[in-house]
Amino acid sequence: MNSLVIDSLSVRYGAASLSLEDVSLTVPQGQIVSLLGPNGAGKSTLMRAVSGLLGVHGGAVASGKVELLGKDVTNDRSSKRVKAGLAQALEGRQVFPGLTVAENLASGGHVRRYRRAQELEVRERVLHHFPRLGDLMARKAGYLSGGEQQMLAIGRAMMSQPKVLLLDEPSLGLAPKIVADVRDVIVDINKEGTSILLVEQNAAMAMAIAHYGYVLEGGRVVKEGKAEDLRGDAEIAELYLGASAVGTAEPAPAVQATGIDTEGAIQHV
Ligand SMILES: Nc1ncnc2c1ncn2[C@@H]1O[C@H](COP(=O)(O)OP(=O)(O)OP(=O)(O)O)[C@@H](O)[C@H]1O
Repeated sequence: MNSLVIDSLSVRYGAASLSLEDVSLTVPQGQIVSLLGPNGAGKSTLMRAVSGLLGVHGGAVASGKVELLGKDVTNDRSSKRVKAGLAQALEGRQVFPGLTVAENLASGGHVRRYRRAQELEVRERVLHHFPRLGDLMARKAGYLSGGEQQMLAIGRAMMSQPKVLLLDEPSLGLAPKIVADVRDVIVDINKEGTSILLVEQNAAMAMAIAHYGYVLEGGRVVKEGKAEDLRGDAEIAELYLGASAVGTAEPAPAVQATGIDTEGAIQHV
């Protein structure tokens, strides 16, 4: 069963030319699928089409469809998609800075209308992935470090117990050590069964933990394949991993637990 299917999707903002053109992408149940591409390729547009937030940005689906957990959600509101099992963790600085860690986490669970005892139980499970946040519950999110804010953004998304998690640039602006921590959390969350669509500028990190990858350019899918094949692809290595990374990127922890180079940001942006 596929968690997410994007079928021949085209998207336009206003009267502009298509920002996504005939894009098809699948996230099989239990897998991490990573989406690479240079600035302006359409990665955020694709995420918005999945989360139901295109309209907020003045965009609309011109043709094609989005299926979440076997149901066509192309015209569903964002809240309905969340109720159906989708959550999105935006880049870490998007947490509510004036709210405490506990309040930020609670906001992620609102859609489920938990009773207090249930909320605490889910929070406990979420905090298991983020022990550091457990020590910072009363702290305002705006005072957290970049890495802690990113962990909070993911933790907040996990509070709705999603079946499908969208991660938008989780490594952005973080030091390599923290990127490695974020990477490990993503792998752990996935191992518990959550399917993940991961947009990353840090292609080495993304391809190391993904099962499958897609490359978007100019609003179109220009390449796709199993992560292990993409890691060995000379063009991808040159454009996205840095030429020196050819043959050196290691298998995904999901496949084989190893360390990885976490510093291979996209080169041709
Ligand atoms: N709200 C908007 N209104 C009009 N055009 C937009 C809007 N958002 C994005 N676009 C256009 O759609 C195209 C794809 O942009 P998008 O932000 O999806 O790319 P991206 O791959 O996420 O880029 P980046 O890595 O820089 O975030 C670009 O040409 C961009 O200018």
